[in-house]
Amino acid sequence: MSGIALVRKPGPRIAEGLVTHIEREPVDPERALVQHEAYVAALAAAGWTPVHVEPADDLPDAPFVEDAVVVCGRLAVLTRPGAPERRPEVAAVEEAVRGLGLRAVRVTRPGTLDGGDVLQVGRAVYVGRSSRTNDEGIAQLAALLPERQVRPVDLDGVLHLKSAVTALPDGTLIGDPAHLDLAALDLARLDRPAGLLEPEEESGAHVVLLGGDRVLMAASAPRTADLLVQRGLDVTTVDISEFEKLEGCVTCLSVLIP
Ligand SMILES: NC(=O)NCCC[C@H](N)C(=O)O
Repeated sequence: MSGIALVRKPGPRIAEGLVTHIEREPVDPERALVQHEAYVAALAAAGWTPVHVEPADDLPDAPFVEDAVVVCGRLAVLTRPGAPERRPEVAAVEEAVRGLGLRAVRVTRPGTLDGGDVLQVGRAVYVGRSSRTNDEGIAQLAALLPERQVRPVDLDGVLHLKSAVTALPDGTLIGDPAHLDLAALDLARLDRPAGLLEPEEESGAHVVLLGGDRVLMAASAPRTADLLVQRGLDVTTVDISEFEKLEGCVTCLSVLIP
């Protein structure tokens, strides 16, 4: 699998990004830029062509581009982020996805939706009911994706659904049950006998699917990376420490469009 990797460079004000569930720590903007370049290089090495959304130096959280758009086939759902200060991020992302020839639609008021709350696994689309994503946003997404099973999932103590759970190439979910409404994931009905694979580190729940058996993970989850190697996966790790200080993960720094 290969395609486009939508990304957005961090700007000089990245240290001012939002922090909700963790203590604020100093963020080094230059280090963030270097880490971002290595992240993009890892995607490119796996066959994904980077497309850079116009940087937005006055929008500190703009590099977390996943939150601004949900791509499903050739449809791009531009979100209405739950944090009002992040809403201006969406316009340039819309321009970028239109430039790629995707059909663009928008989540509208009073709906709110962050892309970090949307986990697509086969026909299922799990959507975190979070402080950023409301029921109206989930309902709008469901109406836009009539052929998919959109399933709300309640969260506890994490920013986004994908802060707590993602999926491996075979569809096995990897995540921390402490943060998730397991009943909503409906593991049995979705024929996942293994249930939920628990990561060794919190950031081990964040897996980007690069195609085939290849996955991208944060360097902060070495024991989970080993676990996945033992399961036969080809794991690449990248250091994204500056983004992790702002509750970012490997998943939220790109949108992969096959
Ligand atoms: N999808 C994601 O996990 N996004 C991370 C967003 C972090 C940003 N500091 C925020 O609070 O919105």
